[in-house]
Amino acid sequence: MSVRDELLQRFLDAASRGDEEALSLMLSQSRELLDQRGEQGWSALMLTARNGHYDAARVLLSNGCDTSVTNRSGQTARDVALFWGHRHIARLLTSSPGHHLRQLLPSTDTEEPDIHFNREILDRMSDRRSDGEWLASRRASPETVFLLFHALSPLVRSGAEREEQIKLCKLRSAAVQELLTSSRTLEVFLGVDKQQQQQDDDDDGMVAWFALSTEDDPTQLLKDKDPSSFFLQEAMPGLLRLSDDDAGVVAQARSVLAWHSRYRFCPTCGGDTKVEEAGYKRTCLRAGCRSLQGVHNTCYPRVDPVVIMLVLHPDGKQCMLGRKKIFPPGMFSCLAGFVEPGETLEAAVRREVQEESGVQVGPVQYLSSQAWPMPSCLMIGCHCVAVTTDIKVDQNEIEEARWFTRQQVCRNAALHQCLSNGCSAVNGCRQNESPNS
Ligand SMILES: NC(=O)C1=CN([C@@H]2O[C@H](COP(=O)(O)OP(=O)(O)OC[C@H]3O[C@@H](n4cnc5c(N)ncnc54)[C@H](O)[C@@H]3O)[C@@H](O)[C@H]2O)C=CC1
Ligand SMILES: [Mg+2]
Ligand SMILES: [Mg+2]
Ligand SMILES: [Mg+2]
Ligand SMILES: [Zn+2]
Repeated sequence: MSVRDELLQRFLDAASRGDEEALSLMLSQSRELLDQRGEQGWSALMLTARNGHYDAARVLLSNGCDTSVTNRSGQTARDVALFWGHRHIARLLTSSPGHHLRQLLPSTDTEEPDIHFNREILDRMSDRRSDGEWLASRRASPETVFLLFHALSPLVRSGAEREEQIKLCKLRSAAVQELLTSSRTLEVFLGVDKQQQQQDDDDDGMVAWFALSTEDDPTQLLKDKDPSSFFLQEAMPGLLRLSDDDAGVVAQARSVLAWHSRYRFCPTCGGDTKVEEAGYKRTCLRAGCRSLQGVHNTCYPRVDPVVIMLVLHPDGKQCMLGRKKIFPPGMFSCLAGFVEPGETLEAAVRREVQEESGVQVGPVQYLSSQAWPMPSCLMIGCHCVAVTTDIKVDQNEIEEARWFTRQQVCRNAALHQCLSNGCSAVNGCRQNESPNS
């Protein structure tokens, strides 16, 4: 027997006996012993698992040994532990394969980021939604703010400071009298101004905000109200040109109005419905409808959860971005997809990444969320780490997906900033550069 073989035999014997000290000492002198295999392809880790030596298994794991290798019977160390009834060792080995990948995930103790559509300047005061008297007094108050929508587009005017920025038109009670009494207007109570609320806790001093959606032809309306105002044409990228304060209010209003426009009839029986709770409920008018017995989510505004994820390469230096066919030329983004019924966020992340790019994902970590009112999604932002790296796009939804280095993404972060600030040169920017350029 050669000196090397003899050393390996002593190492494997120490593992079989569970001699942690001997294992540590031998590894400090000769690290390459760690994953070497002896008879029948058994590694030191498999021998600790066979004989139930928990602490010795931990010594090997803390030295970074490979848990995925198999012996000649195709068993991993975890399989061996389970076979011999050492469930605590099997558990130890279950938690460790992804450990080094989990370390690639960024730390989670960061502050909540200030994301477009997320700012809440209003207190929604849901308890007031069924207080008809109070709502009527707010409707009549000269301080109250009314936002006007037509076909889900808000009435806006160009911003004073920056040409590319647009502002919501905040109308007063006198300007909307006719609309308020029209059967072609839908009203949603959005809440009261939080800042004002802090200064003055008297109920009558509260500045309430309402969204009014009109089916009337906007040309006439605009001429009457404010000739410089206009209904925003396209939600994307139009809504990105709003300030953060305005965008947060629009996220709420547009999502609720979009729900009304798509759920006019009772989803349970197809009957007519009436609007209640200041625009936050639709109740079926058909006596005996099942939706009238108990509480049903079909009566309330719906939100669709969507996972949006940055897939990190196991090398920790690259991430994956993809292009949908419908994206403007040169634009890449994180992969995203609807959460399906009966699915966790983690499972949705793994399934969508696999479907769209063919890449398998290991650890998943939630980062932050964003309201996405086109029409009413909740974007759930995650980081995750890939365990395979070959990309094979689905071709239906995704046209191309690639791994990008940190530098490639950073170079384009300025462009992204430009897009989220509603840069007027957005089209030019997006066309001129891609993360790969
Ligand atoms: N990078 C991205 O893809 C971004 C996506 N979003 C939003 O996320 C949403 C979902 O992302 P996708 O990649 O399109 O999802 P996805 O990857 O799940 O594919 C969308 C397809 O799934 C089907 N589908 C399943 N459930 C659906 C539901 N509840 N509503 C509509 N379609 C459903 C439809 O066939 C649809 O064409 C988009 O509609 C978009 O508004 C927002 C920002 C970025
Ligand atoms: Mg998708
Ligand atoms: Mg999907
Ligand atoms: Mg998909
Ligand atoms: Zn019904």
